[in-house]
Amino acid sequence: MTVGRTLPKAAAALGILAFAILPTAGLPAFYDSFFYLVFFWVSLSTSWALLSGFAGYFSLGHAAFFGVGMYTTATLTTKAGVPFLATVPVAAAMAALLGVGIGAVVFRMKRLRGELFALLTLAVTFVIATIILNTPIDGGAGVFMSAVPVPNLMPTQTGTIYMLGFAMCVLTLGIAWWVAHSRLGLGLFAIHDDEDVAEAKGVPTFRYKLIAFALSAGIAGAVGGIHAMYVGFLTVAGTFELTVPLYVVLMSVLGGARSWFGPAIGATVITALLYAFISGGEAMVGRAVVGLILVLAILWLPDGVVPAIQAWLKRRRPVEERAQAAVVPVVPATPHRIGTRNILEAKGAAKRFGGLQALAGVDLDVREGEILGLVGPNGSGKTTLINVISGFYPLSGGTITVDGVEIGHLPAHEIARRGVARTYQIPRPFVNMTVLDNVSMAATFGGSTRTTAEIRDEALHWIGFTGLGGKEEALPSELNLHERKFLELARALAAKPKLLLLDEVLSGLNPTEVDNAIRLVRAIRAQGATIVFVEHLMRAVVELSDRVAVLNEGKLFALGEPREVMRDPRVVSIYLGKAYAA
Ligand SMILES: Nc1ncnc2c1ncn2[C@@H]1O[C@H](COP(=O)(O)OP(=O)(O)OP(=O)(O)O)[C@@H](O)[C@H]1O
Repeated sequence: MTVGRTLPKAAAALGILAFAILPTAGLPAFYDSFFYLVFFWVSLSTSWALLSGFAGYFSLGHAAFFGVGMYTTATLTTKAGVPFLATVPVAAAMAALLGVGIGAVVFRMKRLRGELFALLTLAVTFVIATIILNTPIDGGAGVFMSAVPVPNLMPTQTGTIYMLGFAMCVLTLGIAWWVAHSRLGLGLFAIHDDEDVAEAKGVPTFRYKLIAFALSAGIAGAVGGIHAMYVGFLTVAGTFELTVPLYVVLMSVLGGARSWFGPAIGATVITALLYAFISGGEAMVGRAVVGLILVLAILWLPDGVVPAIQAWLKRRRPVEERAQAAVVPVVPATPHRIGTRNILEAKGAAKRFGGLQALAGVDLDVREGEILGLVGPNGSGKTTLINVISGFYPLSGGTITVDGVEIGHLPAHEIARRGVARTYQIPRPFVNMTVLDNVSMAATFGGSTRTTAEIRDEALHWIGFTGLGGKEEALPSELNLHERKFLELARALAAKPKLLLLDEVLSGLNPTEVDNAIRLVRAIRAQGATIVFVEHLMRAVVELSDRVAVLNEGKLFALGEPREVMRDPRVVSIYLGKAYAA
């Protein structure tokens, strides 16, 4: 293990030890209380970021989960006599259950992303607050917990609460670190940038969002359970107030909501500042200062303090330490064999959008190793066919099989796992990920299980293969259209697909870039992939395709050898117009 890795671990272990023995140092209770509040906000803002920062599902309902945790502990300890510590896991489970319940309904609806999700979570908070207020759980009088015994974990009561808050904080940061460095985290970051593309790359988006929601809500519930003991007297107004979601959002945004450690930094800075001003009797000034800092941070460091520092450190790293793609020469077209096995079979494939029949029963076979050009006039159903094969839309009728497996009604991530990769007409990279991360992500979810090192090598290989060597650390916004199209290709290739669907990969490229792209597609096929490509550029269609399928009004209109099909007067009349026919 290198010194560079050992040092932060040793520092973290020392820090944990120092904070763990602090309550035994005999400091005034004031310090216990101050540190407890720091731990409290660190845990709460980090738990918020697990769903809202990582996956981009911005929630304003964190008070609901936190409040459910508080009232679970208050009810169980005061009304059922359950020992306080035993109630904390129950508080976590209740809040997690609530999160999963909301997610199970909301995450199925595409229209409930973005601001609608935020409003919905806020509405849930009001509903829960109203229920608790109007039932014996609270009943309007509030709940006193002063008679509930605090376990003697530390010499003082405040020390015990400190220790519980600290343990929760360490656990929360541990979970956030694990998520951020796991397959789950990678999937959530991809969902944040483009959920549909994440699904098409093999991320089980629904399941991942539910897990993130359960973790986020569960931690908030446990924090609430401990906090109930800290405050000693619960009221609905005090528990479900807007301050909780507002502060967690601000703290996470200041520190960096997409970083596992960012919210902790934001929470520590803001809590310390507020506490300092409150101790000095200037609470209002404190709020104003915090507000000003946030405005400045949003203006100058929109991604938060921690990501800004990380980006700065990355830029300072010597070039030789950065990832470098192997320069892989583009393989010249080699004589290829088209197998006898059908990789793709569509039988009566139909897709209806309301009253519009976009695909009206398409029958099509694509053989192993074949390049099939898919052409047709605008609106003839080419992209829709790609969309149903890749699972973006479910079929309305008929069947589609890939390598013998019926996939017409599978979710997109299952189809991706079965070896189907696609590119988009307008490139849709994950905008907050570097080129290397974009391709690594596709390699992680698309292909077979591989180690991190193998995935990285695989990604670097395809980056070099598509001519993007040197751009590994670039963000997609720093690439031109040509490079972004090739990034689409690199991502698709990293999944090692059996079937590659290319949607107008040449559109918008200049003639030299088109030549490059044609060479690249040939090289991809030389590696054994089967390719279906939608294209309007006839030169490329004729040069690349083994067969051409012409769609018209959602039906297969013609199929055959490229030059023959393109000379067919019926095709010319529907697709190319009289000028070409002449
Ligand atoms: N999500 C959708 N909702 C409603 N109609 C849609 C949807 N997607 C496609 N369509 C319609 O289905 C038909 C086929 O569209 P599609 O995009 O598949 O055509 P295309 O052949 O790819 O066209 P182009 O060459 O212009 O890309 C069009 O009439 C289109 O308006």
